[in-house]
Amino acid sequence: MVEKLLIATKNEGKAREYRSLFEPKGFEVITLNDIPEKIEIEENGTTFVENATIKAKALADKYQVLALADDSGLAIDQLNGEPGIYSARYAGDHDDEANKQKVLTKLEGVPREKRTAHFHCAIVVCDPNKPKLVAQGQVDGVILTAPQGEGGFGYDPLFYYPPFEKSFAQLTMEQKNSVSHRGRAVNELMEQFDQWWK
Ligand SMILES: O=c1[nH]c(=O)c2ncn([C@@H]3O[C@H](COP(=O)(O)OP(=O)(O)OP(=O)(O)O)[C@@H](O)[C@H]3O)c2[nH]1
Ligand SMILES: [Mg+2]
Repeated sequence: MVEKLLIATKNEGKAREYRSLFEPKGFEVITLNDIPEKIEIEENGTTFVENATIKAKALADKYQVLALADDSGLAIDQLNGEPGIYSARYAGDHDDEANKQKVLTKLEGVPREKRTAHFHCAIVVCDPNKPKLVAQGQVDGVILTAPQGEGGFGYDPLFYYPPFEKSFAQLTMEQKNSVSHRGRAVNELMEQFDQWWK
């Protein structure tokens, strides 16, 4: 049976990754960009899990479907965890170029050993008739001094992943999924999903 999964995102970068992660598992993936109705959900939580819960619950309740939300972001040690839950709106609302530039400016002159950073991803799955399912993932990297690579989205060109000696924007989708915060959160989710869903 093909299960329909509504992903509570308008971010096409995330949507691409979720399609590549869930379609092979037999889900039909749709996102907010596939729905004609314009939906605004205010992300006013104080943690990734709270924001993901707000997004998933809003859609599960509204459409009475299985809904998955992802709240994610970049935490830079030298900046005390900034931009964190504000990653999408750090410099300008969903302005990836301005956001990346702000990071580079704030880290100007900071040596490599102090440029450590982490991507975080919280996934919350809601079904109208069940308690929520939560999974999280994280990956460690280093912020480059200039963008490298064309792939991925968001801060990926600035996020250098030492084990692969490449930025996240220089990886294939499969390589990124195999180590990313989102890929790891999905793995954790799938370990619980069957038990939760039955
Ligand atoms: O380089 C990146 N590679 C990634 O893999 C990644 N994952 C998250 N992010 C950043 O964190 C924000 C999430 O904020 P966010 O969870 O609120 O999502 P969003 O507002 O973009 O879409 P939505 O899902 O809320 O509709 C995003 O916009 C990006 O700036 C990433 N950047
Ligand atoms: Mg958002």
